[in-house]
Amino acid sequence: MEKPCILATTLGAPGGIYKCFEPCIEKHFTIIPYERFVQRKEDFAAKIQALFVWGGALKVDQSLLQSLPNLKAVVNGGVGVDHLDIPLINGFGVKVSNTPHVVDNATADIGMSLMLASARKIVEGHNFSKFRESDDFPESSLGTDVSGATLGIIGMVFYMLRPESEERAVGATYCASMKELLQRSDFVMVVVNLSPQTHKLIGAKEFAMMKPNSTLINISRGLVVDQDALVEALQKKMIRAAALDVTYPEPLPRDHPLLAIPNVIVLPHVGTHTMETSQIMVERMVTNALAALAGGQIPDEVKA
Ligand SMILES: O=C(O)[C@H](O)CO
Repeated sequence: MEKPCILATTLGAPGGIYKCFEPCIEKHFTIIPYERFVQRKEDFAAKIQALFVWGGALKVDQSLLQSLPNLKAVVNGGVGVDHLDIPLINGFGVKVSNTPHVVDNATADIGMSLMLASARKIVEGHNFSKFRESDDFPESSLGTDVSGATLGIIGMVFYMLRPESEERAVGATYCASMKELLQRSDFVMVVVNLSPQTHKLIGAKEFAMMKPNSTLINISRGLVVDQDALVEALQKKMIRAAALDVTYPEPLPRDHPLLAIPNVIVLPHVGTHTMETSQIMVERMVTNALAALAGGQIPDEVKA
């Protein structure tokens, strides 16, 4: 029997890190890469039943949706769906899914890596070993302690609504206000999803509440932090450092002021990028797509 067709982006395109997982998808589907689709829309449009998307690489807009009469699902890799207009997509009778929980551990690992790398100046140390012009350690190579420090997590609220025993088990306390969290924390880690409520949630007012020796770590979405305010806070030494997996735009232009500030680490949104997590993510996308095509309950359906 002929396999159903899916339209996929970034599998093999620049940054197409998921290319090695194509065989897992091809067991069930014929993949039409977006570039081929654009060249021969008339041959493929009616065949495509699902879109596989990672982040905002493919704009799922009115015109694309109108051009795919048999589309049943937009299957997102990753948990964040801020790049998808779900009411618009659902309006075409098309379901949306994501891959929650699959990404939790890898994203938490990148948050901890950023915290430790920033505190202990790992990037500077590496650059010193590799590129030094003199053997003298500059004073700026002194980091800050992580042991004994307070980590404030913005976005852990849902977990913290669980019983108090769970708070105690992880040694955490629920902060009733963001002000309290910002004032108490040595490291502030942002993990909320991007929504109209969290857009530029951390701005000038919030930086003014943070400790001068504190570090901002963002592993959620770039737009949760006001980047201009962050540049100013760092330049005025209102906070010690920033370590970011996410920015706007991504990647940052190489002449962006953030990249010129010492004590800033910027990664190109790689929180989920491990072989293991990516494999499970792609498998989960396949499961969601198969369920959508069969007209059954989609395990990870995201509703508007
Ligand atoms: O949303 C997620 O899960 C990650 O940021 C990957 O896009």
